[in-house]
Amino acid sequence: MNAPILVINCGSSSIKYALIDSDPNAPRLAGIAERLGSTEAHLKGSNSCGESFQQSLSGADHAQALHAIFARLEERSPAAIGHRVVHGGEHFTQAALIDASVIDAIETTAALAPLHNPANLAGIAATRALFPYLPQVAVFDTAFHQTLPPQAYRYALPEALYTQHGIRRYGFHGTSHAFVSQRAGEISERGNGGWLVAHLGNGCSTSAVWHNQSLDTSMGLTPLEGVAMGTRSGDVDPGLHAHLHRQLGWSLDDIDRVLNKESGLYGLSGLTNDMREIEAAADEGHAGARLAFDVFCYRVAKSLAALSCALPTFDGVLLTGGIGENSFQVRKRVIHLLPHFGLALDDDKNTATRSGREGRIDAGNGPEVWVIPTDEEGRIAAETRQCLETHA
Ligand SMILES: Nc1ncnc2c1ncn2[C@@H]1O[C@H](COP(=O)(O)OP(=O)(O)O)[C@@H](O)[C@H]1O
Ligand SMILES: CC(=O)OP(=O)(O)O
Ligand SMILES: [Mg+2]
Repeated sequence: MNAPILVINCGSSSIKYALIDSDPNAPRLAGIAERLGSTEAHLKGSNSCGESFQQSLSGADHAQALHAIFARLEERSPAAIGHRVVHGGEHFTQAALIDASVIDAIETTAALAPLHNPANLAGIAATRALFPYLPQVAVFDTAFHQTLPPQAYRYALPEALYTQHGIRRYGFHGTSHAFVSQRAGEISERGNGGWLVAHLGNGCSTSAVWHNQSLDTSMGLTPLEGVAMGTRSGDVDPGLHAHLHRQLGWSLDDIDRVLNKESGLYGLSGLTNDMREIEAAADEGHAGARLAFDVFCYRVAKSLAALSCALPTFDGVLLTGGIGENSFQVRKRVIHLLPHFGLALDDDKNTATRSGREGRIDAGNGPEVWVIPTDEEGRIAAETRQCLETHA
């Protein structure tokens, strides 16, 4: 199958897309429709000559945005559409060809990811209505982490909450953790050993991957658990919710909003969720930005140290996502906080590695440290192809 795959990552107010050839190194048509449903809705991306474009989609909904995206595919018909679906629960250990029963299963799981799955389902419904002749595949963030053992995925809660209500740790960003750790197996002499992975983007998570199997990860039932993120708190005392409700009279919606959208780098700094701006403000002496940087790095290092318990052998650390790929300052601080693991950076290599460059940045006499640009879209396209071949 040589025709390209259209990858769709549908959020509540945005749709990211990429048209990906069977040759993974061929240029991609890619972009994002943002602020859907508002007068500022627009589509921006790049064409096959690498030129960027921006077009207003004022007032457009998801279906109208998908039409505009299709019009930007330069008449190259995709063989199929691969959808990112954030939560697959325990039902999906790999990508699934979408039919009514798969949609039912994703709907059942939506209660566990109320911020993500409904948007993913809306994207699937819109593309199925618009392009009923195209096969569609769901690729789940949770699938790669289905190899976690019970000691890592169970919460210390009454059993019935797990058996009757599916309350357990699932983990997310699986396509990224899978891509990066598989790539490490190809480029490191240590092969598919034991890697601690930090995916640091807007959402951030860590994982322990051994021989291409995820053994533990920082996110849990929802993508709120774990390290601090752009606007998400990550771990807080589980008693916090009751305290905020009883003492401040906050509703569940208030608590959910604050922990998901007003915390993390943004909440600590009072400025921004963008690490570039945090670093610039911290350099100028802004106390909140300095604190946000310190908390962010400390929590990532602490999470990696904790996850090392899951690895039978330890070969090194892999950093990815917008922050992991670009911020030499975050990498320097995180690795500096892990001296007991024998980790040390080569400062020159660390400073020089950014803007999508892959490279090894450790000092060379201990466990390895790699920066590996993630490719969630490429991995979704590859899994979509694989799924179609299985069903052919
Ligand atoms: N040069 C840079 N230095 C520091 N942080 C950066 C740099 N470039 C991007 N980032 C950060 O990467 C984060 C976004 O990561 P990304 O992986 O693109 O997010 P998403 O999860 O939306 O895909 C933002 O916090 C942004 O500030
Ligand atoms: C699951 C999750 O956190 O996704 P994102 O990083 O895209 O917000
Ligand atoms: Mg990303």
